[in-house]
Amino acid sequence: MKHIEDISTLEFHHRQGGQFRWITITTLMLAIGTILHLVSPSVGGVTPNWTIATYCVAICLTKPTYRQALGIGLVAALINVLTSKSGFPYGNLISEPIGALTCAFLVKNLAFLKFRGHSCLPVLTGFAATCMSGGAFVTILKFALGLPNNVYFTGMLPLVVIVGALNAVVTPLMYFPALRLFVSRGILDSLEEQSVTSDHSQYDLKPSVPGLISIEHLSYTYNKQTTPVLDDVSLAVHKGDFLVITGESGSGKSSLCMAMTGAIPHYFGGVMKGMVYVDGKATTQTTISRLASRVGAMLDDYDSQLVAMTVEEEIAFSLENQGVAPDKIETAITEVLEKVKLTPYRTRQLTNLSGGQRQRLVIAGVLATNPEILVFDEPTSALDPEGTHDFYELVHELNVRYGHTIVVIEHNLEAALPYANRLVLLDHGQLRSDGDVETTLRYMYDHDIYATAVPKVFACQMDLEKAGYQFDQPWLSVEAAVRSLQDAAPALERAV
Ligand SMILES: Nc1ncnc2c1ncn2[C@@H]1O[C@H](COP(=O)(O)OP(=O)(O)OP(=O)(O)O)[C@@H](O)[C@H]1O
Repeated sequence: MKHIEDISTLEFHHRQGGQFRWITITTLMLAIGTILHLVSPSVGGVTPNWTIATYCVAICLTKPTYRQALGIGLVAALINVLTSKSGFPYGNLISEPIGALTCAFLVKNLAFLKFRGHSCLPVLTGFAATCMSGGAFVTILKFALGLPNNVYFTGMLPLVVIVGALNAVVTPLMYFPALRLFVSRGILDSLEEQSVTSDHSQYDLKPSVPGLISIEHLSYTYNKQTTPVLDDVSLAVHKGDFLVITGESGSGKSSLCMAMTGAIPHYFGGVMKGMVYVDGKATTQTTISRLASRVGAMLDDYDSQLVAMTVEEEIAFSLENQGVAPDKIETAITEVLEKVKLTPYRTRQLTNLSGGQRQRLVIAGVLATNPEILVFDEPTSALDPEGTHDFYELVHELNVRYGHTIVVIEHNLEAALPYANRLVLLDHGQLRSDGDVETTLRYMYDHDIYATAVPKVFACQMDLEKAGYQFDQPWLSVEAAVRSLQDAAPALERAV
């Protein structure tokens, strides 16, 4: 594992999309492999192992993770078991995953080997994966059928090496045309484009600041853009926080939110520098779906997150997606509906819900994955004052009663700040203030950055302080201002 001294120098380049290419390409290649396996004639009882050759091509082209390679090996094994004429084909269930993992290992570690500018991987993987897989298969066969040692050592193992040599020839013969075809059809990036897609699996990445989410020196530039929308942002979200992020439109708040969910860099293309850690794990070393079980997000156009016809179907959909057992779904639906106070609406059609109720339903769907951290992007932009108040009462309860850590992007600070313990100000992609609510509001007022969002009552206190009056308590609400004025009354009378 490589250690990184200065995380701000570590880059992650990614082109948008493409996370399912390995499935598309592997499916196509294994289909070709199966046809060749069924029709190819053998010469003297020897034929290339087309299944191995084709999944080696797919793995060399798409560079899947080890877990994905294991999946490829298991699918190849099933194909072999179903199409084999052998008396004992079940050894494939072990030998094919070994072959696919061998191939993935070589692709990860020997990609630098080139001959006259061409990758040596097809030759190497074709040979090594076939020898490893074939070796495992004949060893299982020897013990399963009780074959004598001389048959194993003088017949079976040499045959495996011969088939390995044949595959070292046929794999590159399929790899290079396949590469050209997939690139020309736009299914695969060209080699130049692939060379800029990063792989962080070899890095030892650990947060230097503890936190449920630790953002360290994060800079981010969207695909095809030249100016970063986040510029060296460092921020830690701690357990139990109710953190509000604010800033002018376009200051990078939603982008920061997307970085917490892993959509940046995994979904949006572009260049990310620095790192985001969730639960101590670098987001470049995990997947969006795994992050979703830790960080639940409600987007500003939350209606787009609804997919079903009725309230209970909507939550059941989220639960089924997580693989929750059918007998547990009913109870889980009851629990999340209780949490978001939608129990009386359980069988209601989505079209008969108000905007606020639909929003609660989206939150219920997010809660169904049981994430510890909840991220809300401009949640109240479409709500009236009463709906906004109800929303924050609900989120407050999720924070204090159910222990969820909350991150909210908000322009309406008057509504959100009574519940917040921290306020962060972003300006042109830079984090300008991170502190308790009073500290950041003072910063906004003093530096005239997004000062129009400072609650009126707090701005009034700032105006009075400017005029020379001092107050012990920050005026974060009208009630706090009244109490503070009552305390300060004697001093004010003397001053007037
Ligand atoms: N997918 C994208 N591709 C390219 N640029 C983008 C993309 N999404 C956002 N941007 C740009 O990134 C910058 C920051 O946008 P972002 O949405 O993060 O800001 P914001 O503070 O949340 O704004 P708002 O309050 O208006 O939602 C903006 O200049 C925006 O145009």
